[in-house]
Amino acid sequence: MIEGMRLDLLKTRYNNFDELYLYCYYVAGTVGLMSVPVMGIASESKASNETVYSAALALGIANQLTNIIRDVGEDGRRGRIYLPQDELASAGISEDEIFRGLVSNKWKIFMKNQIKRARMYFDEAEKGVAELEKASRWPVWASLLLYRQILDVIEENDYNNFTKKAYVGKAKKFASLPLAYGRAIMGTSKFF
Ligand SMILES: CC(C)=CCC/C(C)=C/CC/C(C)=C/CC/C(C)=C/COP(=O)(O)OP(=O)(O)O
Repeated sequence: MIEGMRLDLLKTRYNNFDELYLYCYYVAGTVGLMSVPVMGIASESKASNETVYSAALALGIANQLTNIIRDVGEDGRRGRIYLPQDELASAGISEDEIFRGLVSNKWKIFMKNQIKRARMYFDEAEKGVAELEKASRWPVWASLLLYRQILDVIEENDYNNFTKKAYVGKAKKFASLPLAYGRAIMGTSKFF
């Protein structure tokens, strides 16, 4: 984690997703991994340790990717671009467009792909929640569902993450709690 913070002080661009992934691993994946022994694996869980730790790591990555997608405008104003340079180049998006906050069609398509990838990590994380100690499941579900909704809000904002901060309102937040509770007690049944 300290290595990640050190990196963030020096590095303002990421050449590709591998480099970005490593940064996310340092600053957020490690938090997920450290949370597992604190939260505890359920004694009745039949999953391997590897499965649970992979899910926890995935939640850290998903959260950090979501953060990066949400904060593109704010980071740009500080001269920082976390999005992978090679992917920006193949989408034909210049740094200048990012600094100007241009919500073009190519930006929307590019964002759709970034959102899709973040959601894949949330999906991966979901597989591990049921393996945690009972008392840990609800808060993890709640944070997962709330953070994941930021991606929905970016879509609702028509991919303007430059000047509109994707914010999940209080009503939506409260509405997510029973859902999180349901998932925590039922596992990932299709009813919740
Ligand atoms: C799923 C299983 C099996 C376990 C759960 C494991 C957990 C709790 C994972 C979550 C890890 C986590 C909370 C990572 C932090 C990621 C993150 C988005 C940090 C944001 O930090 P800042 O950059 O300070 O946020 P702001 O930009 O909002 O200030």
